[in-house]
Amino acid sequence: MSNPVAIVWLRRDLRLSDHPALTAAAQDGALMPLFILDEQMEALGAAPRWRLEQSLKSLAADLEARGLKLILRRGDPRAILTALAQDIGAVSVHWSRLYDGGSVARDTEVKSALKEAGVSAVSHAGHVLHEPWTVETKTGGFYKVYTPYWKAVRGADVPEPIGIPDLRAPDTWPESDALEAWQLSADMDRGGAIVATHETAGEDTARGVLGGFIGSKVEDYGTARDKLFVAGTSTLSAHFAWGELSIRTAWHAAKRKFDETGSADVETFMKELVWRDFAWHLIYHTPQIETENWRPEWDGFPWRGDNEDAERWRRGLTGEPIVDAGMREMYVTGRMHNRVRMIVACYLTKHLQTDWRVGLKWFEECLVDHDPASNAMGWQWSAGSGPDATPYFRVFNPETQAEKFDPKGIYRRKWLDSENSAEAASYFKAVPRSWGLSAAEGRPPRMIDLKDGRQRALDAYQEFKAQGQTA
Ligand SMILES: Cc1cc2nc3c(=O)[nH]c(=O)nc-3n(C[C@H](O)[C@H](O)[C@H](O)COP(=O)(O)OP(=O)(O)OC[C@H]3O[C@@H](n4cnc5c(N)ncnc54)[C@H](O)[C@@H]3O)c2cc1C
Repeated sequence: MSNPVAIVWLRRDLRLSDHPALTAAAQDGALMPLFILDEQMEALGAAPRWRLEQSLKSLAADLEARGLKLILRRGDPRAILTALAQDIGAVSVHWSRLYDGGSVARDTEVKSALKEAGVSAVSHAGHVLHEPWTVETKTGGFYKVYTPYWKAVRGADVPEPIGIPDLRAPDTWPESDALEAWQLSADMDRGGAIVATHETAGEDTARGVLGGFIGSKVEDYGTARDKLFVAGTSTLSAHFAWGELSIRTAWHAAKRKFDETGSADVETFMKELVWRDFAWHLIYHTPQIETENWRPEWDGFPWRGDNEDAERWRRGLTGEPIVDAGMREMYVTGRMHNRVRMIVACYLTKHLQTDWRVGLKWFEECLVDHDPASNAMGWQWSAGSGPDATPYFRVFNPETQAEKFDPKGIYRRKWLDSENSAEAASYFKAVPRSWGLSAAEGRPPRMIDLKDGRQRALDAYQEFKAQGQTA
């Protein structure tokens, strides 16, 4: 009799260890790892698609080293999973739960299609520390403010990470697409080669980065995390976004360190991990956070739609040094420092009074760590339209922020001084030729006076309130 086979359908969980869905499939039989390039994955921006390709390559190599393959298919997961499960006589299909509206709707349909076809379909935890429905306020609702959320979960149990299970290969393998044929890197054009010098994907890399960070850097995290001129943060976000590292593994590594040292810096890091969970908590309970003002009273606010100023913002040509430095950092590395994300988002939504969705879309296109929950929460927080958001009238002054967090201008020079900084020069090699940018042109003048921009934002807000709006 041939081996029973179980499918693990992989999405944002491209790893082998601490993977409850993969472990359950491996316990049911020989393991058939499957990744489907479905509508949602096809809709990702250029940098996330590029990053996904790197992650899939790495996972395929890790599986191959254990005598297994990663099967790749493109299309509708319902049709692919039911046909494949029936063709190979799979005993079960397993996957890790995701919590955004699109994923919940898709997975619900897949589950019922598989059940109808008589195939056991089981979803598992693993993407977050606490699933969104397990953390409730005293009155049984969900949390809208971070601090009470943190207080509710800080002492709550998080399952210990599990190792890589014994993996057995099926007797035969079904057909698979070739990863290169998907051309996931195509839209990066010449930028891909440059981002590649800043970004290494894969589970082994992720575990190494975590080990290095918890080993020493975390001890300064509380202060270093806001200094733009040092590498003071963990840089784990893309590994979490693609699930190369489980958040539970990171939590327990930090918790062990905290138990040993009692360090406030370590606790600050643990709080940041919980911000990621909070974003998934919010997107689950209010899926419209991705597309609608989270506070509906903001619907009448006179945001400008996409516009020429926003295009200058995207291209790092506003003339506001810290803003342009951040936008260029993102284009070259696929990442941006968290403090600078807040500064550029505030500048776009307040000084340029542009709709936060314009910025969200651009981040979606450029970030290798793009994550629908954290991105939506970050944008709505910055714009003032979100839960637990910074009030609209609190307008970050980019100049003051730069003086405070980059007092010697090291970060700004790194990303703007193309004569003396290789990173700054590489921006011109990364951007599309059609933008017609050249380092020789020098820096553009400020396109908006900071005081004027601030005043315009405050006037718009006052007028909006005077019209009886309650935002
Ligand atoms: C406008 C805006 C958009 C953002 N978009 C994304 C996004 O698409 N993907 C993404 O992963 N993060 C996003 N963030 C959050 C944050 O900027 C990044 O998680 C952080 O910069 C990643 O760097 P790190 O891994 O070195 O973080 P560290 O400081 O080392 O923090 C450790 C981990 O905690 C989590 N974390 C830290 N800060 C936040 C936060 N503010 N919100 C949610 N989780 C957090 C991340 O998983 C991070 O990897 C956004 C923030 C803003 C203001």
